[in-house]
Amino acid sequence: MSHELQKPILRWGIIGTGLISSWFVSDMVVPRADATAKHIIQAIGSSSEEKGRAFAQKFGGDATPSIYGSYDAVYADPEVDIVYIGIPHAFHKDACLKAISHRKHVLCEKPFTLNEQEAQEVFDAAKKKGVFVMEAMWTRFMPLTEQLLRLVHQEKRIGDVHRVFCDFGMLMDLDSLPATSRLKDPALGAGTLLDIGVYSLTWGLLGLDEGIASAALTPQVFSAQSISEGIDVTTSIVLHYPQNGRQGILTSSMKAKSDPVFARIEGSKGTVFIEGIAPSLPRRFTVVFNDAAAERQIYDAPPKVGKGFFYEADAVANDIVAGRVENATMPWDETLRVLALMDGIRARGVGQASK
Ligand SMILES: NC(=O)C1=CN([C@@H]2O[C@H](COP(=O)(O)OP(=O)(O)OC[C@H]3O[C@@H](n4cnc5c(N)ncnc54)[C@H](OP(=O)(O)O)[C@@H]3O)[C@@H](O)[C@H]2O)C=CC1
Ligand SMILES: O=C1OC[C@@H](O)[C@H](O)[C@H]1O
Repeated sequence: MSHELQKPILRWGIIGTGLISSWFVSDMVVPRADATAKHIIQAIGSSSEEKGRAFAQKFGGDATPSIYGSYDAVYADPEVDIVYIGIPHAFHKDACLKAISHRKHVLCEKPFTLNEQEAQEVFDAAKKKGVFVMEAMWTRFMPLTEQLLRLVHQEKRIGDVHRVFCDFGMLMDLDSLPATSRLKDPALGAGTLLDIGVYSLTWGLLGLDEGIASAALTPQVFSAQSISEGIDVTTSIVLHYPQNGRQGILTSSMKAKSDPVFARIEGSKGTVFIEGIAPSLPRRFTVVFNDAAAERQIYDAPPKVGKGFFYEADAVANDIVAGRVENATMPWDETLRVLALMDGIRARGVGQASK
């Protein structure tokens, strides 16, 4: 990592050339006047060099990355500062461990790993090597999310929070997907909870409790999953905080598409409605007060460029330049907490019917 006019420069090695890597890289290569860091796409690792070259041509803008027909070559490249992992969940742990063993910093897509135990292994390795590691929970880094949480928890604009609802539904025809799809193959970590339910759960946790990681309250969790062909096609979670009576109703499904207004946070004085293309991409929220005379407030905050992946990338660069190994918005303990909750939900599986 180096500096240019006080801005940290981060050289990224990209692992995998699928959908998410295309979104991430497309955002990274757009110039931004107010960027707090400079991001260089230094290397691309793919299952084939040809695929890597086509990817760079299509999404890499003016970047001239080294193209490798393997991931190992990216980990070994001395010009790479940080590895971005954009491959199916089941391979996250190994990719993280390999990158860390080469003393690379790591930004790894969500879900960080398949379970809490795998994540702990990765964080232990990162601690030993003294490298930065973070789960790429980009939604938490969007200005809209930060503004919304400030309004709810600090300013208490809707009074005391009572409930949070969030749904992430993507209508998918499982039969039309090849057996090898990461969205269908249980061996690749398929299922709605790990893929999209993680966002519903995240909105629930953030909306119901100001604290994260070790500062968070521990909720009781009730859940049910509908399993088909070995994966959860629908998951419903109820979080109940016995400490204050708050509840979250958080769902994910591949049987229905969620409404653009995908979440709401209810308080004693009003409700916040959150909307966007999906719970991962919030674009606007509206505060509606119980007092009918009070005018509703609309906050529009689409990202300045692309989809908004640069917010998390800038945060990562600023942590690394400051010598930090974890990020305060998505610290290791928060990743572990979310994974532990999802472990419990998956262990409970179909759930228990009430007597
Ligand atoms: N933050 C967000 O909004 C999003 C995050 N994600 C996360 O990113 C990760 C990847 O998802 P996505 O990009 O949609 O997946 P894709 O299937 O589109 O791409 C995954 C890429 O991983 C590589 N790969 C390595 N092994 C396999 C394998 N056995 N099967 C399939 N691909 C393999 C391939 O790249 P190559 O051939 O080049 O090596 C492939 O193109 C997931 O963990 C997902 O949860 C996904 C979408 C959005
Ligand atoms: O994180 C995600 O959000 C968008 C979806 O397209 C994708 O499947 C999921 O991984």
